[in-house]
Amino acid sequence: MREKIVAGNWKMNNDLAETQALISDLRKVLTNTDVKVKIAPTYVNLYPAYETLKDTAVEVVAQNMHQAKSGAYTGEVSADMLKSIGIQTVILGHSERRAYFGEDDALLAQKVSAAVDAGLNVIFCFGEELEDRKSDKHFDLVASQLKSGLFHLPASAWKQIVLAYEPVWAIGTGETASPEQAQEMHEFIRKTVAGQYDASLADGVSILYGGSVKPANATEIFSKPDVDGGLIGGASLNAEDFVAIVNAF
Ligand SMILES: O=C[C@H](O)COP(=O)(O)O
Repeated sequence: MREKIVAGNWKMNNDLAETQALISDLRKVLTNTDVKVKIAPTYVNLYPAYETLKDTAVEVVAQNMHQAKSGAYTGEVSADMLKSIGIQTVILGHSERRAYFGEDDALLAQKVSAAVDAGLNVIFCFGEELEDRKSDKHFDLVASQLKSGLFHLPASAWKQIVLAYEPVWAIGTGETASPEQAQEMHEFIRKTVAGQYDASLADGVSILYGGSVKPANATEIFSKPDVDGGLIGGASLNAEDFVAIVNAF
């Protein structure tokens, strides 16, 4: 049975005091125990967040990592470093990493392998640009991102993988994919994974939707059979909104 997951990607928001305040607010009100809740603060606040939440059901996850084990990579953080402070999951392939930091499919395949080999779980993000959808290339693009980023993995590694479909045109824009568009793409993703591996593996993979999920639209999006949760940006910075989205299941 695949997991229901709501993950908050805080991106480059919240200093230490703001991180602690938001965590404190979340702890008071997070009561839905059917859903796995994860939050991804910035690197500098990962350890304090982890320490505060380690005895709770809320998992603290990283937003990125470098593919090398260690070395002369100024400003970077390795999988082993994340593990050494208790982190078990990393987000990889976010469209902002792809667009602003030049992370291409080949690099992401290396990062995925490094994370999996280190024993980390991966929330792997992918999704089409508006132009891809307008020119009816969105299915091909998504299939290609899955193939390049993940299909080199053996089937046994997929217990460490969560997928996050995030159409780029819906991120931070207030324009969300319709529940039908999300379901159509999630079903396609599951079929594509089944085609590469098998139906039972694909059926066990959680596929999250990300892109302008808010309390007002979460229930309808999460009601779709192949949508197993959400990767939430803006709305995860507000405790009330994030909790409402968690409770939307
Ligand atoms: O990682 C989260 C996504 O980029 C979604 O962000 P958003 O909810 O602000 O659109």
